[in-house]
Amino acid sequence: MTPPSQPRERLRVAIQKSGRLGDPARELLASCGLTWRESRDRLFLYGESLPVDVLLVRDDDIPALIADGVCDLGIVGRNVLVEHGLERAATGRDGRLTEWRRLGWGACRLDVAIPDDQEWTGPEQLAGLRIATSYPRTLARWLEEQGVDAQPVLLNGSVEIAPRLGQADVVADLVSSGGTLRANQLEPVTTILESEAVVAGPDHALDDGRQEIADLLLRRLDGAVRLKEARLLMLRTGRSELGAVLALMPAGHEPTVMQVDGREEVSVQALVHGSVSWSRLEELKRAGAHNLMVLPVEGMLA
Ligand SMILES: Nc1ncnc2c1ncn2[C@@H]1O[C@H](COP(=O)(O)OP(=O)(O)OP(=O)(O)O)[C@@H](O)[C@H]1O
Ligand SMILES: O=P(O)(O)OC[C@H]1O[C@H](OP(=O)(O)OP(=O)(O)O)[C@H](O)[C@@H]1O
Ligand SMILES: [Mg+2]
Repeated sequence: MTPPSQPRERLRVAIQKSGRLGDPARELLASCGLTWRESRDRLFLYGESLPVDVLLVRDDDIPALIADGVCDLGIVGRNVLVEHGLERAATGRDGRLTEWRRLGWGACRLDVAIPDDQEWTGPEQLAGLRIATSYPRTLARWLEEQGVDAQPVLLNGSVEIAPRLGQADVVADLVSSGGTLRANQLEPVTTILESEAVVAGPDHALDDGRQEIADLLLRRLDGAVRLKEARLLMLRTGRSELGAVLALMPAGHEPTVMQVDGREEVSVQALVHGSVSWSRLEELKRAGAHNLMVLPVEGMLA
């Protein structure tokens, strides 16, 4: 691997090796037209179609790899990025990172959870308590904002079990379905951070021509994200109901309305953002639409 101090003309992106964000990150890069050759140890993907290489690492290491200039960008949860930034600032190291893109998947929350047989009255209730967490800096910042003095207890895994083991009184941990908390007789009571997967990068432009490569990759990534969210909604309706139907169309591009040969009927098609709910389809039907169809979009060129 090239030491960070040497000029590099290829972009290097860090993603999670395995775990929740690894596969979607790899798929996203593949959908940007990136093809690669895998190193024997499977820790490095050498980009063939673009000068973009991918490093496969533990997600906790991604922010430091960028901050230290070993990698240029990374795909990581905001929770990891924020914790790293606070840690770095508290220990007086530079290398600030920012979110270059939000990706809209990998959504979870960093929540405070308390034993489910306790009443929640507000953050002041946490004063003097031990709070088990893998995110001590993020928790400490939140406690400070709330004006509450409590004691973070750092655990790198199995945080939810800490109250039962007597290591802590309550927890601050990642939640999505809430199943893990429930299984441990805990209940989420307040949110410290809303997280999702992001493209993280330095808070300045890249050197040695790598910004141009990054711009190209991000343009493709924006297109890939838009495409993934796009749906084609098609329906038919009578001329007299057209106004009511159009008023109910989900957000998206301007619909195309076409006359159906020999009938008092039109065919409407529109590119819409995100999936179309059953209730929206039912509303459209009630307004006079029929033959409703929602299709995924394979490719798009304006
Ligand atoms: N229950 C969840 N639902 C949705 N997203 C989650 C959930 N738990 C974690 N995440 C998000 O996915 C990221 C990776 O989670 P994962 O559990 O794979 O990490 P890890 O065990 O720390 O992996 P690694 O071995 O790379 O250190 C988290 O940092 C968070 O952003
Ligand atoms: O609200 P839920 O849907 O139950 O998800 C929450 C759990 O998911 C994550 O752990 P994960 O399952 O990734 O295991 P880990 O702690 O080994 O990373 C997180 O640390 C919680 O324990
Ligand atoms: Mg990790």
